[in-house]
Amino acid sequence: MAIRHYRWSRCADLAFVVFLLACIAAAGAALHYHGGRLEREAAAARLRLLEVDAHYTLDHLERTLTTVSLTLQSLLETGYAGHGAATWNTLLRDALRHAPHLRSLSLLDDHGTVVASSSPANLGLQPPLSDFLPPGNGLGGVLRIGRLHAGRDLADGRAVADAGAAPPTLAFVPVVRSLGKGESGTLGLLATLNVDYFLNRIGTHDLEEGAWVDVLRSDGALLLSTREAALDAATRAADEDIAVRWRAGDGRGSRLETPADKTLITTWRTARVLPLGVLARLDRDRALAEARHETRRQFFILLPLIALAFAGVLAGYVLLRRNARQHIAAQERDFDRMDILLDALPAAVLVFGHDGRAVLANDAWRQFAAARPGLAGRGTVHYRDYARQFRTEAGNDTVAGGIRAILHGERQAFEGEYALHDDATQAAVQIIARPFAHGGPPGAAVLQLDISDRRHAEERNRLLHATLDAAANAIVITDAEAVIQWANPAFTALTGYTPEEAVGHRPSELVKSGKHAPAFYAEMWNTILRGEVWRGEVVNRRKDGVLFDEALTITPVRDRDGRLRHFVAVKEDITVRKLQEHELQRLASTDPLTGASNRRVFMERLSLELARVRRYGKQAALLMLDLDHFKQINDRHGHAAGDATLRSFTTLAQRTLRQTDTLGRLGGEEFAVLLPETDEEQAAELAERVRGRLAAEGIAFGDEAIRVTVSIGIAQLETTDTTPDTVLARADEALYRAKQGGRNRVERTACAR
Ligand SMILES: Nc1nc2c(ncn2[C@@H]2O[C@H](COP(=O)(O)OP(=O)(O)OP(=O)(O)O)[C@@H](O)[C@H]2O)c(=O)[nH]1
Repeated sequence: MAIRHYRWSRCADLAFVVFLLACIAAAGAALHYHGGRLEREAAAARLRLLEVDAHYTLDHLERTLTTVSLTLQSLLETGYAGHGAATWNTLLRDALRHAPHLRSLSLLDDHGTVVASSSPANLGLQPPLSDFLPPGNGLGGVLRIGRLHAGRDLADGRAVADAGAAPPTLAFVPVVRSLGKGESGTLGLLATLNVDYFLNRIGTHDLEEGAWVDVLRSDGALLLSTREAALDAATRAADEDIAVRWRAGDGRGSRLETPADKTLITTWRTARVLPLGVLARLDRDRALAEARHETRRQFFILLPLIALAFAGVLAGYVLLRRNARQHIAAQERDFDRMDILLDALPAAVLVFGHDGRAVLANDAWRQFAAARPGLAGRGTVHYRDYARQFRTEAGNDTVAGGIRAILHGERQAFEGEYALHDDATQAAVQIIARPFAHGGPPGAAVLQLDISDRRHAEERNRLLHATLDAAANAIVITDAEAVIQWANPAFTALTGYTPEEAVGHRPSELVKSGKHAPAFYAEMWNTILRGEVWRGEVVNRRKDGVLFDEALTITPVRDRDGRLRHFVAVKEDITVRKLQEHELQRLASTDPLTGASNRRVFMERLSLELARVRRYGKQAALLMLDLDHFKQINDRHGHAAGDATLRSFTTLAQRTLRQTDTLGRLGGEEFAVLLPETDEEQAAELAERVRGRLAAEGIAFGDEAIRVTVSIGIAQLETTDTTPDTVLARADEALYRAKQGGRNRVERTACAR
């Protein structure tokens, strides 16, 4: 079965893995960003503190050196003129007592030789002043700063040439100030700055952990440093670079330095007046150690939580996937069962997925598709290809439109009957489409039934219907209980009842005339219940009460099991024909002038009655009647009066006789009466009554009253009579005697007397 199940695809798994990895990456990026932010914030904070360190150190240095400068200037200005070397020594010692930041104070003569000093060991020394900064020999009274020296004082000190070397444990920096009175005769004061004092002062302000401060002259020479170790070459190069920037006027700044394998946060600022600057550094890794520790701590707290969340998501996905797999397996089992079921169906079944492509089809559909060039050989059939196979009659929905409406959820059902395009067999199909949802998005299930046979049957039925409707004979179909189920228009024309009025009723309730004995109907029923056709003539009554004759044929109809299910009655209106027959019969059997039976009929009845008498021994009598002197009536009153007399006599006789008696005109003015079930006495009485009434009443002809009498002869029908003529002969003989006896008489046969 060509089928495309909705399954939990590998794409879903891949998408989930990608999603999970993306979530992990996002979580990692968030943690990384968070850690970076902590580091950046920590670095910024540490930089600010480092800047404060640099600022404090420089500020302290500037103040101290300004104080030193003022102290030296004050000593020079007050002690120059009047004091000798001894006084200067005392003066300088006193001054040193109040200056813990100084190691010694020495007075220099204009050759640069120490002539007085707070420290006797310095006397006579000639410290080199050429590399002091600012350069020159003290013109202008500016404090000039020498290099860092290792040692306690001038006597044992030696200059530290390498700015990056490890600072000596005991060190001083010489500074000098002159009075600014020219090169010759100029005095100067040289003070040695106590490096330890400065380091201690800087140290009292807590330096950042991992930070150190270098104080450099503007030429890059080291003045003091809080570090203990020598700088590496890269850091030294960085220092020189900063010194260059100082000299170029870049007085303050901060930057990250990456000498060797570490990163340093460096900030610097230069003094406003003095030729020196402070350079504070911090090992970034050490500075950020705490922040990194905090980041790690948070990471190790968050990591299990994130891992737990991902584990939960993964478990949920696996559960979902397992349920989906079970669902798909159940679906596939359903589909398998459906396959067997659908393949057994004679109707074509096709299921379109939500995308309009076929996902399921049965054998009947494949057979149908194999015979269609527009469908055969296609991998997956689209509903539009399928719909193109059918012709749409005007006013009908197209197959494509119906299926599309189902797929779009606009309709819940679609049905229609369609002819196939280019089909020589004129085949017709019924297409029924319903929404189909089986685990995936809704599709459309299409059932295609071949209704060609039904169409042909309907066509035949229509033709039969039209034939029955057009039939001249009334046709009625009843059920086995004779209840009318259908009647054609001719039935209405015949009975006056419309089909609507007739259906649900029995014919006996509508048209029964009461003219037939129950036995008649019983015989009819017996015949048709035996399954035989009944034919006969029936007198029925129309809706308006008028009787009519019909020739009726009732045909029983059996079902496939042989059970009587229906009766079909065909009725022909024979009223006119029956009237014509009656008239012909009447004309053939009666005398045209009087209406009495003619001689032939009378003789037949006489013959029949004689047979009854002979067979059953019953009694019957015959009267022979002849009007007296009838010729005279003709002669006197005319032939018309004679005819009127004959008619009036007939009427009088029939009025007088019984219903069962038969009056016949045998010829001329001669009549005969057959009296069944009558003995001679009764016959004589009747004859006498006729004779007496005629004699008494006479015949009225116009205004005239014609007197006329009748002579009557009576004969009894005997079992010994072999022919009617023998009876007639006896009656005639009695009549003759009545004539002979004077007319207007009744005579019996001779043997009876
Ligand atoms: N008007 C008329 N006359 C008829 C008809 N048939 C026979 N006749 C006449 O009836 C008359 C019969 O006369 P008759 O046989 O001589 O007998 P009658 O005159 O009745 O005399 P009796 O029988 O002897 O009493 C004849 O003149 C017939 O022409 C008929 O149909 N109409």
